[in-house]
Amino acid sequence: MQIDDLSFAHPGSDLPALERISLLVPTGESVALLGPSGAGKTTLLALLDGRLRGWQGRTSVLGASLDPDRPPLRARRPDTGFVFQEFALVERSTVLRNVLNGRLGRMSPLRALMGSSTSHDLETALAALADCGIADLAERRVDSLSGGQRQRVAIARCLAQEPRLILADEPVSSLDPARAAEILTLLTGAARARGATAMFSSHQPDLARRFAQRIVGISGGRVVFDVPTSDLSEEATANLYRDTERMPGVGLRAVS
Ligand SMILES: Nc1ncnc2c1ncn2[C@@H]1O[C@H](COP(=O)(O)OP(=O)(O)OP(=O)(O)O)[C@@H](O)[C@H]1O
Repeated sequence: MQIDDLSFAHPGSDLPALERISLLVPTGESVALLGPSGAGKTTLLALLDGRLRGWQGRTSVLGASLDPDRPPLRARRPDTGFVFQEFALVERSTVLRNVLNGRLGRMSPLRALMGSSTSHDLETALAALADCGIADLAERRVDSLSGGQRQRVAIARCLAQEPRLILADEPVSSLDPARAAEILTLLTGAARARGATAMFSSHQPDLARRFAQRIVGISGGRVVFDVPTSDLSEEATANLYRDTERMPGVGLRAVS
């Protein structure tokens, strides 16, 4: 993944959410995005997922340039998997049906429309459930699950998609420390086993250090540091959360 001089302002906003960001992420690396609320982490992940229009700069994901004016080609979309902070699951469907939804982008448009999966789709979904340790939950409805179980379903759905890039927006924000470590073990382990690149945002520097090979600090839409995890100092992390003066958006500026 290569990002050069990337800037973006949300529609209707005068302030940039991302400002002149440049990053180079080698294939297969696990990267954590750290930064205070409103720093731009979600925006960057959404942009890399091909969901935002009208940005400036150059961005190449999995060897193909993203176009600021149009969404990625349908054929390329399943290569990037996204784990949403709020899971984005179909609450009244079963776990298996949700995980099979991860296969939709790999089906022909007609099959996807009819929701008819092949035996390969089913095998892939079941393997993803097993990898996430929730094979026994396959027939349970999502609305009967705990937060940690839902998070596993969201990751299983992402893995069923067979992505080469996994983007995850605060994947462990609602979990206790032990569950959070389990989920990040799962996410980064699955990415490594598949040779996939992983990028996740977090508010927990300790977990980022433990599970990412590279840590990118963002504040006020800018990259403040971009270092191998072993080079990240406590001071740099502390400063990242102290430095809120440049934060765009309401309610986030340092009060003088
Ligand atoms: N849809 C939107 N419209 C206008 N401004 C937005 C929108 N989404 C985010 N922003 C603004 O863009 C900036 C970056 O927000 P973003 O959600 O990317 O930050 P973040 O680092 O993910 O924060 P958090 O850790 O709280 O999730 C903020 O100033 C925010 O208010």
